Amino acid sequence: MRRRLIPPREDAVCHVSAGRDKLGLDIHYINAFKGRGIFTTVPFQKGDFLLEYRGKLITKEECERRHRVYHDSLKVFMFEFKFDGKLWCVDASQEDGSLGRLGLMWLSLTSAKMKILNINGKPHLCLFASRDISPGEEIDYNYGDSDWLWRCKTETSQIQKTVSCLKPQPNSFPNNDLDLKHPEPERDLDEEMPQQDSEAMHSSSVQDFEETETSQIQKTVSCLKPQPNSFPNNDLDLKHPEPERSPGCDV
Ligand SMILES: C[S@@+](CC[C@H](N)C(=O)[O-])C[C@H]1O[C@@H](n2cnc3c(N)ncnc32)[C@H](O)[C@@H]1O
Repeated sequence: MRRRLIPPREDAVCHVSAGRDKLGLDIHYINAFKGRGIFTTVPFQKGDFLLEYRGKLITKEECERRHRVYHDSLKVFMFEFKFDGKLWCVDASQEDGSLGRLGLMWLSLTSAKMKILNINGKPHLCLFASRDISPGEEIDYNYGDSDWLWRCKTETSQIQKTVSCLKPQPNSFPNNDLDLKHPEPERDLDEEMPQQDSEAMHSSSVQDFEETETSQIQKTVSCLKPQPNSFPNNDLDLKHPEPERSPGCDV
């Protein structure tokens, strides 16, 4: 087994701070149903840091506002979670070439697990390998409890949880038709983060990270209407900007 040169948390901090993706991961287009996914090009060891689900960190209120104006195809990139007793969201709907936003979901037998790392008092959604991963494998993880229509279409052997995807819920799409384009974010988020308390301040060092498993993470989703345009960017892998990688962190 490969010996780690850098502990996983430290590796995560390094990549999060640099705002860059790790070497050894690549984007592949899978098919029209699943869209794109992330695949390994090198082996990873159980526990290794893989990538950050990067995007704009926004408050619950801003998240709700965006849900009202976003097209369904953008809503699927909004990752809601609880941190420091409050609800937050990482909005990764903007195509920015980062890998994290393209991870696929399974409910079981996943290769990765999402954790919330507290880095300098701010939450960062980081994926870690939940088992040893061979080159060429897909990075997938459990998004959390949500009713997505495509879950119903997914191979049932993979799905071990019954979901109520097909029952109409009238208020799920209040404003589907409002804006098919990506609206300009109204507020940016960093200013909205709470003042760091002393405990959070301590977390700037690797040892002091708070980690939360994302069993608490609820991804609010739009599952009740077929999403014919769920993959508006299927062709984007061809023109996908080269993701920024962080060789400085990858030793
Ligand atoms: C966060 S995006 C992942 C990236 C997306 N595949 C793409 O190409 O943009 C989430 C979307 O991926 C698709 N997806 C994720 N996991 C899936 C799965 N297990 N089966 C089918 N589609 C999946 C669904 O359309 C979902 O709305």
